[in-house]
Amino acid sequence: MDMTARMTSHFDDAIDAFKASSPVLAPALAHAVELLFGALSNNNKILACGNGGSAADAQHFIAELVGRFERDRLPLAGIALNTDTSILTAVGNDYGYDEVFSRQVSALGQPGDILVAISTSGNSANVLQSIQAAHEREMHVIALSGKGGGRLNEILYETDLHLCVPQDRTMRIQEIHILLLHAMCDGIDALLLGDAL
Ligand SMILES: O=C(CO)[C@@H](O)[C@H](O)[C@H](O)[C@H](O)COP(=O)(O)O
Ligand SMILES: [Zn+2]
Repeated sequence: MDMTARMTSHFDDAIDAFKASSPVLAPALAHAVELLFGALSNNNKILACGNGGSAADAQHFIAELVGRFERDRLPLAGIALNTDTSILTAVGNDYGYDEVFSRQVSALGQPGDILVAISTSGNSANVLQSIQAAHEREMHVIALSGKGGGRLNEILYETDLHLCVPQDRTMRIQEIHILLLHAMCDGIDALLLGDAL
């Protein structure tokens, strides 16, 4: 096997995937920035969750809100729901893994808060349940998915946003999810601080 050719194919495949995603996702992404900025301006907060690589993405995004993205600014309110091992193990042990995020949404969510729910398949039960809990709390949901969106298509409200990457490979979907989350940070900063970089 020519390993360099295999590695090169990842770049080529990713370039195609990013190009195909731009026209499909950019309008909804702009809408997501408006939703996030509106909530943060109104003293609401952002909750985020996902499993595996998407857990890393959720906490990466929230770190850039609470800390900073590219420029200094005030801290923004966000909590990643996949980071507290005591909550995850206690809720997972006592109630089941499907409830590890939904129970935190029920505990922390307020009307007007936003849940950023990340699942490449759109089928992870704990992410789906977190969305149902968010709806009960009168929160908006911004869902990031791929592979056609799976069961997210059945449970999201019309007022929610679904950013479904038009790809079937988990790794490519995750790579584009990171772009979406960074672009949201950039959009929020542009609204807060102006366009200049
Ligand atoms: O990062 C990867 C694969 O690239 C994995 O850790 C992956 O995130 C895990 O298998 C997740 O459990 C997949 O869940 P989901 O994206 O379908 O909701
Ligand atoms: Zn991964």
